[in-house]
Amino acid sequence: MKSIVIYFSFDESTRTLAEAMASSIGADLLRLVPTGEFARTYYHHAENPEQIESAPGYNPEREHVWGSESVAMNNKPELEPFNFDPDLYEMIIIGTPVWALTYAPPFNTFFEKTNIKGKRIALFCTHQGIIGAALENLKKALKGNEIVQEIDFESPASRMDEYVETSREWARELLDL
Ligand SMILES: Cc1cc2nc3c(=O)[nH]c(=O)nc-3n(C[C@H](O)[C@H](O)[C@H](O)COP(=O)(O)O)c2cc1C
Repeated sequence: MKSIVIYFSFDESTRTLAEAMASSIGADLLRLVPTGEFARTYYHHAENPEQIESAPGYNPEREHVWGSESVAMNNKPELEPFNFDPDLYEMIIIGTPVWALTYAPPFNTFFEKTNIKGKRIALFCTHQGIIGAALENLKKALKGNEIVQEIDFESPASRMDEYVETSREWARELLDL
């Protein structure tokens, strides 16, 4: 039986850790990719950070508010089509950035479209120091599964090398649980 790492990432920190975990244990990887309006902002931001930051009127606070509004509305952004059959996996690792004190909205869509039950699940999140209810809310959304482990990574951009190592080790230990 295989493992899979399922994640969403906006500024790529969660992606880096998800990829480190997957490569460490030979797991599949599934990235949730929003489409539509949500994605236009997402790609704009991710692909041209320097251009965006030097643009007149750029306001990082505003970007933050935008995402937080998206969470507050319980937004369910459309996702690019994905193939995911939970029955293929024994262990599922789920990773999200913390957004407005909870998990990022693409997981709202993902949980609506999938039915994960009776699985062993490990959770991780990345954040800037205020984790809020991100992991607790993931656990609620994943009721009916066994949450075997959880970990959070604070300020990942400034500690990435260390966290990549921690992630690889954490994933390996999961397989022994
Ligand atoms: C819209 C938005 C909301 C955020 N809300 C929080 C928050 O409530 N608490 C926190 O500690 N960090 C918050 N952050 C920071 C991210 O959780 C953090 O930078 C994370 O590591 C980003 O992961 P990524 O690089 O995979 O996108 C927020 C970031 C964004 C873009």
